[in-house]
Amino acid sequence: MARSAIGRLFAGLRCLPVGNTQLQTQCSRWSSERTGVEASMFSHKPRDFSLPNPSWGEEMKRLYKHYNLQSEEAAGQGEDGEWWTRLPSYNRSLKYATGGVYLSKMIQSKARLFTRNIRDPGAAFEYVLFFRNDKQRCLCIFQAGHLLEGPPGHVHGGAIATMIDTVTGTHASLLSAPVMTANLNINYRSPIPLGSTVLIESTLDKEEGKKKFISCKVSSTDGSKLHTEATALFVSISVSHLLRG
Ligand SMILES: CCCCCCCCCCCCCCCC(=O)SCCNC(=O)CCNC(=O)[C@H](O)C(C)(C)COP(=O)(O)OP(=O)(O)OC[C@H]1O[C@@H](n2cnc3c(N)ncnc32)[C@H](O)[C@@H]1OP(=O)(O)O
Repeated sequence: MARSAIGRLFAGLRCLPVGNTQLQTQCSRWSSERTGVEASMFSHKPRDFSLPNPSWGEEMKRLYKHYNLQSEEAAGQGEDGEWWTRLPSYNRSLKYATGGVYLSKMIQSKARLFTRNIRDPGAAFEYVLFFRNDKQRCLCIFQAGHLLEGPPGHVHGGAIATMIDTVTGTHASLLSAPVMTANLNINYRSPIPLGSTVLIESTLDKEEGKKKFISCKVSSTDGSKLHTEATALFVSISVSHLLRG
């Protein structure tokens, strides 16, 4: 029973990397907004948290439209240049990515992705992630809600770290899932006002065997202010690493 579940898990995870065109194909399927086709790999219709909701401010909506348009145009024209593809985002990523495989040791039934577990839209982490077709960069538009306060009127450093880990971790997962964060170094340069929208950009610096070195910066949407800089190391793991507990 356990072996069969693990086999299905591996099969599911093989859909995640973009070492070939598979993920891009999946992402095209996932982008139900673009195609009108629901994700064929999911047994249910999970909520995609990366789609616009009424809590999004003007800047969040403007940037979303900007990058999503590039994604649509590239898909429509089949061009060879640079483009961005939106990543869907679910609150139970591993379960949905494996087509509903339930491994009780890894996925408790009440477990939810940390950044996607608050029901009130706009209260905490509102974000949408895009990856560039060459997989060298990811870009996240992040609107920080009122529950993320640290210093008065500004975003908590732990919430910023969470978003950096999320963006760089997703980036590393695109290159070869599954991965875990081994190291995260952060320099906080200027505070982020609560409620504001910022850009989080990650860049693949180098790959060495199981290791992926990724750098990241958080800046104002007009690029005039650098809020945070970080470097991260991700190590590829086997699924048995997670089962060891
Ligand atoms: C499952 C996927 C689903 C995908 C769905 C995607 C959608 C959803 C996206 C959400 C995205 C959120 C992303 C959150 C990601 C986390 O937050 S993960 C949680 C926090 N991280 C942890 O708990 C990790 C705890 N640590 C560990 O488990 C183990 O130490 C590690 C990191 C896996 C490494 O262990 P290991 O595999 O035995 O590797 P090991 O042989 O010790 O070292 C391998 C290499 O890495 C180096 N290394 C290891 N650790 C370090 C370190 N700290 N510093 C420097 N070098 C190091 C070693 O020196 C070695 O180098 P080489 O000798 O090969 O040159």
